[in-house]
Amino acid sequence: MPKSTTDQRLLDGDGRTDWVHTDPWRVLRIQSEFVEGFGGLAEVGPAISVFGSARTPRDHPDYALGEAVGAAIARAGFACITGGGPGAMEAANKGALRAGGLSVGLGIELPFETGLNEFVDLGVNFRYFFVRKTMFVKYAEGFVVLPGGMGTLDEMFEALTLVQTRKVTSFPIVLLGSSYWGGLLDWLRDSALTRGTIGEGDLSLIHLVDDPQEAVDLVVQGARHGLAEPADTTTSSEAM
Ligand SMILES: C/C(=C\CNc1ncnc2c1ncn2[C@@H]1O[C@H](COP(=O)(O)O)[C@@H](O)[C@H]1O)CO
Repeated sequence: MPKSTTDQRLLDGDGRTDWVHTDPWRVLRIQSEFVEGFGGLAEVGPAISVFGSARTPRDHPDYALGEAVGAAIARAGFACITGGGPGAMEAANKGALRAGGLSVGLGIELPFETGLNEFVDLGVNFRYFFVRKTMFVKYAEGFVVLPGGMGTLDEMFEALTLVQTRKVTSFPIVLLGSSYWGGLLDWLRDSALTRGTIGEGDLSLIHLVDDPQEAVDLVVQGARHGLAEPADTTTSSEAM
């Protein structure tokens, strides 16, 4: 017979805490984060995710662009999902909220805490970037990408990879601002395509526009689920 029972080992604390920092325990935290995210966002309805620089100042034209995108998303009857942070995220949330739409912020725990911006009316906070990124794709019909840096590029290229590899289907990715994004598209065409690291068809996965309404129209036209039908969760969850 074992010297102690499982119940005893569970209930008799031995004072050690190192297990809290082990990977198996982290798996449970990751799992709970997925559960919280899925639960919090399940009833958001059709939505568009908007990305862009956390550093866009409020008086910069890109901020106005973000507000216009958020407003256009709300007018189209979609929820606007952002990273819930400052800059372009705040701008899109503000535009959506002021236009009467649902303004969603998926916050991320960072060493320098910024918190959710004041224009988020449904907020979910995440510890793990990869869990949060799943939510941006799973609960959106497409992405609108404002000028941004590393984080924005990461979010955009993750979506492009998912579409390129057909992990998600009918998922429009629209870059807003040709003066900012034009150079990247030139590089993709002149270097990546010429070297053969991407295919001709891959370039057509990216739309480039300057008009916020046009950006939203492109996502709405290519939407996976449509507004009339309830979301078909099979397609998106199978992709994850
Ligand atoms: C840099 C500053 C604050 C950072 N706060 C953020 N809050 C929420 N989400 C963020 C934050 N920073 C990056 N992100 C995510 O990446 C994208 C923006 O990154 P970029 O490098 O600024 O382009 C954005 O879409 C978020 O999802 C201090 O102001």
